Amino acid sequence: MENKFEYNQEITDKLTDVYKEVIKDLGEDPNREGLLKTPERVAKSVQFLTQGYQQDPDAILRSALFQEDYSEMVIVKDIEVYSQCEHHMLPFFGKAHIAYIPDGKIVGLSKLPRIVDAYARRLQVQERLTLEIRDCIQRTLEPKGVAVVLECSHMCMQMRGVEKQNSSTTTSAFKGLFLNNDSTRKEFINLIQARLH
Ligand SMILES: Nc1nc2c(ncn2[C@@H]2O[C@H](COP(=O)(O)OP(=O)(O)OP(=O)(O)O)[C@@H](O)[C@H]2O)c(=O)[nH]1
Ligand SMILES: [Zn+2]
Repeated sequence: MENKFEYNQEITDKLTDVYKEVIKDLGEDPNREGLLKTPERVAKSVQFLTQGYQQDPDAILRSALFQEDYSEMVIVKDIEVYSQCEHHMLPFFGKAHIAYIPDGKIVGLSKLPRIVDAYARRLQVQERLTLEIRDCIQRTLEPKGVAVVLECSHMCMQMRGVEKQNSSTTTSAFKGLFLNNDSTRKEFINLIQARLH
């Protein structure tokens, strides 16, 4: 699966005009050298950062499902997350930790970070992002349990607003054994906190 992203020329043109106006409204000169290409760059950048709308996370997971008897916990942790809040369209970013307990099916490991990106590259709130990742894994893999934990810093709380530069937000979503079995959930929490190397 390649990472190539194709910009939509019509949307690029439309947004380029919009950002030219934004720059003017901010009191800057869109015709000065350093800013000449900026509206087009921003037009492309926002398309890149919201490309998740064109992706189908269920299909991403379904593209690499394998039958396997392994029935212990699988954890992929410290997955970088870059998203933007739907309220201010400012970045929030941090780490995702994902675990599941297979029930006959495992998934290609790289597909978990891929669905994180597919949901993160939209206008989001951290809570919904967490639930969407969990529910996608539940639907497609039908595992015995799923756990998703996100730890993120929100630029809208750091650069502006309440201006709390060191705050971070943790969200979690559990299903199946992670929800119903305390020791499974504890094992997961211990493993994502552990530094094995
Ligand atoms: N629950 C949740 N809230 C978020 C997220 N990202 C941003 N927010 C919050 O969304 C809220 C929007 O509140 P408003 O009062 O409408 O916006 P605002 O006046 O800009 O608020 P301040 O950020 O407090 O200045 C703020 O409290 C943000 O901190 C998120 O991922 N989840
Ligand atoms: Zn915000």
